[in-house]
Amino acid sequence: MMMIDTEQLTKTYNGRGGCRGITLQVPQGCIFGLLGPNGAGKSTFVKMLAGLHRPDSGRAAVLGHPLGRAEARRKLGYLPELFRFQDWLTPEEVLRFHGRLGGLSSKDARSSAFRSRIREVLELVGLSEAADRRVGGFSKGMQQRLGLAAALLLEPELVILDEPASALDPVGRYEIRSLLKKLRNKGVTVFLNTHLLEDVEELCDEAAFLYGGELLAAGPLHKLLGSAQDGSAGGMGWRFRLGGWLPESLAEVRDAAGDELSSALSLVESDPNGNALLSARVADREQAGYLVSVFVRSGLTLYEAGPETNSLEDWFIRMAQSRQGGAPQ
Ligand SMILES: Nc1ncnc2c1ncn2[C@@H]1O[C@H](COP(=O)(O)OP(=O)(O)OP(=O)(O)O)[C@@H](O)[C@H]1O
Repeated sequence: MMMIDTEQLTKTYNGRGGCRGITLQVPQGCIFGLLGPNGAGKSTFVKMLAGLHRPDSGRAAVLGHPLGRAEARRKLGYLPELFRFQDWLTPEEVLRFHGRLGGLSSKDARSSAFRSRIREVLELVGLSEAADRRVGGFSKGMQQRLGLAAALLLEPELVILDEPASALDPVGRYEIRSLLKKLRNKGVTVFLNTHLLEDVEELCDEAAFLYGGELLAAGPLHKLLGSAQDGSAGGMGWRFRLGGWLPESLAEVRDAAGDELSSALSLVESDPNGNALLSARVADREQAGYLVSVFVRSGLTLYEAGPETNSLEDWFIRMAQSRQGGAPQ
């Protein structure tokens, strides 16, 4: 069963903004990253999944149930993007309140079993020491940890986290990353809306990219990164490490490469000892092989040649540029 399954899901604000026609599947047990620049429609999409926004059109199922059903809500943990707990409550009180919101009876919310669950979850997010303090005195990072504790409190099968680490310091982010990996190991599905690309790169099995309210790409992360290399997003980047380089070499190899490839070649760096690093955007491997023959014929020594490794940041920028109509770099 897909944990999230949407078809043509649309929600706009009086016909503007929001997101349109989103068809997306999130399999069980993965960490799924939702990416996109500011205003792409990510929070709108997440709020529909969490039952906070009603779609204008389209269809969606969360945990196998249509949106907003109580059966799904019980197994869903949600951390909203901007939230604030009542200043005068302690974390324990906040969590007990969340237990009640999640459907626990007043008696169950006061039971010793639930009290120990509260302590467990506070420990999980690193807030044990602050369990008796008032939330009003919490830093932004502590508030965010408490939000995460609330999302995990009722042992959800699916957690939807809207920017869970935006206020955390590097140690906090590391801890939350470890926590999310542990959740995945337990079979929990994590749907993550985040701007932190290094988190996505380290954590996510799959990702989707929204832009201007539309879904531009979705799938396993390695495939998405690979697709930026297969020529569909403006060719493949290759790098060549060369020896015997002279100041006039660039003009020579450009000349020898011919019209089609001369402008694809650029010098990344060179030193007075004749070492140089060149990059080229080529259509396919054959063109890269042809450039190797050009370098050798020009009397250069080839030390290394290979495709540029694609970071998620490159991919993100290329996706956004391709949509803006700008030439992919
Ligand atoms: N309540 C609202 N009323 C009117 N327009 C809205 C509202 N919420 C969002 N929008 C618009 O819908 C579009 C998508 O916004 P949304 O917050 O979903 O994007 P996002 O990808 O989550 O952005 P960010 O990364 O900045 O949080 C934007 O153009 C935004 O201005």
